[in-house]
Amino acid sequence: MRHDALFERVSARLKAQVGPDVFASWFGRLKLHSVSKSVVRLSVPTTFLKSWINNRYLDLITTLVQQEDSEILKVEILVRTATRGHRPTAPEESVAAAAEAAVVPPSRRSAAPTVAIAAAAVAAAPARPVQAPLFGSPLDQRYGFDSFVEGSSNRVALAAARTIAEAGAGAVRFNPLFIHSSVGLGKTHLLQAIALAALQSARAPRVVYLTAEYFMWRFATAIRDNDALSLKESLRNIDLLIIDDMQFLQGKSIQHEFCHLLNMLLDSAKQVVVAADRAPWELESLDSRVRSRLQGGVAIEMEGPDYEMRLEMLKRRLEAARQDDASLEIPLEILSHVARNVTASGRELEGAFNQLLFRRSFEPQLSIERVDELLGHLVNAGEPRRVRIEDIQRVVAKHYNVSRQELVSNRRTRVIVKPRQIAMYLSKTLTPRSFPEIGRRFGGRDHTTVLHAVRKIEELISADTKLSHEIELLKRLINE
Ligand SMILES: Nc1ncnc2c1ncn2[C@@H]1O[C@H](COP(=O)(O)OP(=O)(O)OP(=O)(O)O)[C@@H](O)[C@H]1O
Repeated sequence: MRHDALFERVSARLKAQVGPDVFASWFGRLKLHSVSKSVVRLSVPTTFLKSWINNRYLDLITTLVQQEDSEILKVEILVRTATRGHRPTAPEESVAAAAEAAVVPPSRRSAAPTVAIAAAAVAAAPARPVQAPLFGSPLDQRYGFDSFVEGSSNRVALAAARTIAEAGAGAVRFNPLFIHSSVGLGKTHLLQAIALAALQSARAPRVVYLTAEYFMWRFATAIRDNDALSLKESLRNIDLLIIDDMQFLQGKSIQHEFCHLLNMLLDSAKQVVVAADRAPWELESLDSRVRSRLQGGVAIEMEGPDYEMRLEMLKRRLEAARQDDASLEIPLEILSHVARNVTASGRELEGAFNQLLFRRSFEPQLSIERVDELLGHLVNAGEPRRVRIEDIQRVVAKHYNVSRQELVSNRRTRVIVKPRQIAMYLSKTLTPRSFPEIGRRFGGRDHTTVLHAVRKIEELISADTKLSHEIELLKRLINE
């Protein structure tokens, strides 16, 4: 009885230290097993939980126990089974039970247990025991580097991602690394690949992968529960912070906390990787300090996959699906037809593949016509696509061989000024954006500058057929 009370007090103090969320994830199933002489034995349902607690929290638990009872010299964690009270070790224990035990914080688009990250990471790397991240959004074990298709549109981003995943702590090269692209082009996949690979590395760095939404939710909860200090404490010692969907970070106090965390990590040479649907200098809703810190590293844009990449993505998906059903066949002709026609993003392609897979089970002989019927909504025909200012800047910059950053910079040399004015003109004619809004997207310029650019290009077009053709070509490229 005396020991039960001791265990309860230790549990309460542990919860106060690590926060209710982490506590529920890792210690919800921790039980007192026995106390003999000077050893306290605690039990958990899985080997995974045992090694996680041993690696991360044993010192803390021992200290808490000793503060309650100074005669205790040692704390041991055992694995219990349903039939027996415990067993010393079971190396191949499933982590599923740990996942069941977790609380359910919000993830990027759905709720999922914190510990699922660890489960995913372990499943992804059966060969090497994996350190789990401290907390965060779930990782998808399929989003490794192996399944990420490389091509000219993402080569630089992939190389940077690999370097970071492989580099040891302290070997920080691009900090922060900021990856941006339109929706569905593989940012999340790449970020999770970094997290998974880093977790599998022998260095076992402390990794946190979060969406901005999760970060906001976690901090809001911690503030509500008077627990912000322990949350900050748990983030203090991480080696690699990965934040997805940065464009969703909102709220003054949350951004203040984020800025603080960012400064702390960057100043202590800890790697930070961020992804968003636009470049850091275009994240208008962000606090200027956060934006400026994010701009201090390396920003890499990923573009849409070309035909070869799309075909390769479909082939790899088929290969993965065949692991569950070896009899599965989709003719190359169908795959290449889909790759040629579903061009918007990796996400549409994934949707198209899932449709094919689903249909194939009751229509084994799918014809090209039938595929068109099924995937009509995903094929980029007919409806004009909504054009974004970033797309215009990207296409114009590429066409005139300048960088997007130069387009929005203060540089006033002729080689930059003309493409900039053309990009502003196209932004006004191809999007519903106002003059002030366009000015903001071009490095915070005044609306009169945009107005001047639009008038100037209109004048030039009416007098210069070559320029007029060039602009038509740019419009086609932008709408492609
Ligand atoms: N280069 C790639 N190789 C393999 N799969 C890819 C690639 N690019 C995208 N995908 C796949 O496309 C889908 C969408 O990708 P992902 O979610 O990573 O996009 P995203 O850029 O993060 O989108 P969002 O901006 O909406 O968050 C995923 O299934 C992903 O695996």
